[in-house]
Amino acid sequence: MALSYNIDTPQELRTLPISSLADFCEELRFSLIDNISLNGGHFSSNLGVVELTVALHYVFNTPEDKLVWDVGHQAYPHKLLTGRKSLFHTNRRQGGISGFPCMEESEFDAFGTGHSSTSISAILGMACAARYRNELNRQHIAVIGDGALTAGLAFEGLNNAGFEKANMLIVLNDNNMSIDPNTGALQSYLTELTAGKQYNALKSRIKRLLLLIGQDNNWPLAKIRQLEKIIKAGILDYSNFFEALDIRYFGPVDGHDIQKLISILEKLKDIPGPKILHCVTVKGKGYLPAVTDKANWHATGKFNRQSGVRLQDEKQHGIKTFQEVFGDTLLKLARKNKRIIAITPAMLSGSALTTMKKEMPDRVFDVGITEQHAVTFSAGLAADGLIPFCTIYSTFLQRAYDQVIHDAALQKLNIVFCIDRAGVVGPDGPTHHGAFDISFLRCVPNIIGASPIDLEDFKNLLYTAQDKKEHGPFAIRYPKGIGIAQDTNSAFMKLEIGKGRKIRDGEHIAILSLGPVGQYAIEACKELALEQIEVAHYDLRFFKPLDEKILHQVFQKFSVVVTIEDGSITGGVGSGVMEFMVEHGYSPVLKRLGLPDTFASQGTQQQIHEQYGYDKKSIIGLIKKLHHNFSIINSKK
Ligand SMILES: Cc1ncc(C[n+]2csc(CCOP(=O)(O)OP(=O)(O)O)c2C)c(N)n1
Ligand SMILES: CC(=O)[C@@H](O)[C@H](O)COP(=O)(O)O
Ligand SMILES: [Mg+2]
Repeated sequence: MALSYNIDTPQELRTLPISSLADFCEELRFSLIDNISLNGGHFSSNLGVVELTVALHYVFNTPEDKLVWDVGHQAYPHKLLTGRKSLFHTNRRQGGISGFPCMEESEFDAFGTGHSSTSISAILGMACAARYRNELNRQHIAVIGDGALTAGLAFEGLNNAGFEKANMLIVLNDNNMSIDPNTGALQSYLTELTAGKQYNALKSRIKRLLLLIGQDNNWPLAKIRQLEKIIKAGILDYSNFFEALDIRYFGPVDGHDIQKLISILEKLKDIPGPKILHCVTVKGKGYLPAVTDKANWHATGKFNRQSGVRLQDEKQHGIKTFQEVFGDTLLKLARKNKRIIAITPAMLSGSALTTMKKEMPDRVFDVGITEQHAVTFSAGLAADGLIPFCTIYSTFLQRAYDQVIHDAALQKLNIVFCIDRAGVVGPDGPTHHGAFDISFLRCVPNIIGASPIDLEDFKNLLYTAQDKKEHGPFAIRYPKGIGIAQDTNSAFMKLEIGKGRKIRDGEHIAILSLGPVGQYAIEACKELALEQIEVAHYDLRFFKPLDEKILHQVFQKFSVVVTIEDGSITGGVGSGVMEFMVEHGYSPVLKRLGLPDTFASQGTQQQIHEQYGYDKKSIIGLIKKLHHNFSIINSKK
């Protein structure tokens, strides 16, 4: 398709006649498909909001008017329209632009997002700030999806918005999908609103009737409006969820009809107070494979745009991911242990629970984007004797910290926390890295915490967690992507809780690793041995409780100790080792490798490990330096 519009900014967009906007949208959609096919990224949500994005920037005076994108995975058309077209090929790459709105990146990104359901609270905050400063002309818009609307945080925002009555517009982008099909009673309600259209039909019938009566009786328009309000309040408002909260409801409208969207948004600009515009859109609009297989096209790697075939598929090489092993293992365990239940807050396919859901629909709960609820719901199941495998990405578990402490750990409930995407996740960047779970779990009493070095260990940890006799939560953290496979078909083996293992003996220097980054240590030790540097390596396996027997052995024998973890070193497992060292009066040289006290940037996982100095090469470099220093000190003795 030949690109005929050269639009880089909303100011330029606003010079186009309305009649050309449908055409422009098609072109924008084309360039999105083109770009994502070459670079990968979030896909179908972006195709679904092309018209919405164009209409919003056309009608509202961005960046003065504030526009917040919930989650922000659908903000690519917004980025293309707000001065970032020439940088878009760097999207999600190391050093490139972020795949999410980011305040540092552009004045058009009114609020940084990545985690869902923050937009209503954030825009309400801005609307109240404007009111406080008496800036009454500014507009405030939040775009939130039907999936993101399921979260408690979104409901908290609605509750407060209806009360505050500040000037704001919530655009509800209802495509009947989260990443997987959206679940929950709210979705059924939205579908009823959309399909039934009863609310709107009745509303316009009342209006028409009043106008007729008013004409016959020469009533002024204000009187008609007042009567309409009274009747609506009496009959209708309390039957509409949003109106009942004092948020005026408009729609549903076709979110792909650009002309209609513009005319409605223009009208809404003049209506003060909180309002919601319910837009119905199609996720994946304009690219057939994405429309037919929506969940699979939520995000994608590079693909052939003609055939729709993905170009980088790890499965093609027969390598297993932690996610695959998780899904297979849990299903196997659940077939034998009827008490096992799986819970996911809206990450069914990402967490590899789709097959189990098909085989055991009543034992897999997709509870929507509700991490807090997911944990307390799991606590309820556990309190009643079941064994919930509460599967949550590390970054999203942050939202449920109080539930982990108050509902799970304090009550010593047998929940298995399967902490997926632990460690750096790659191109999703700082909003999504699983950097903090070791640090925030290590200080919570009653929790067991582990991380497998390989896939076989992973399988055995899952087995151990459901079979343990002790009471209390068991957290297993594992990263996104492929793992080293020993024998994943071997018989399950129960592991001793809090026990690590020696992988390799050595002299003077020892490495203590946690999780799959231990593979870097294995490789590094092999290479160092070729240069006659013999380094000992221990796999801690548990970050809580730590294996004190191993730690005593290590500190008694080695004068240089290096810890490695894929997470923040502030409070991480290395800190635990350091606390042990100080408490027991050991004084070796201790180096802790992992993420420093900063929000780690985006890139591939390998690039990020390299950047922060805990990939194989960096480990070799550090050990050589330590070995050199150690030799000098000893030669001087
Ligand atoms: C707190 C949190 N939990 C989970 C996610 C993962 N997530 C990202 S997008 C998404 C689905 C959002 O659905 P919706 O808001 O309807 O947007 P759509 O993709 O349909 O456009 C989910 C579950 C997240 N970003 N944040
Ligand atoms: C936007 C968002 O939060 C998700 O789409 C996330 O990017 C999914 O990550 P995975 O691709 O690792 O499942
Ligand atoms: Mg949706």
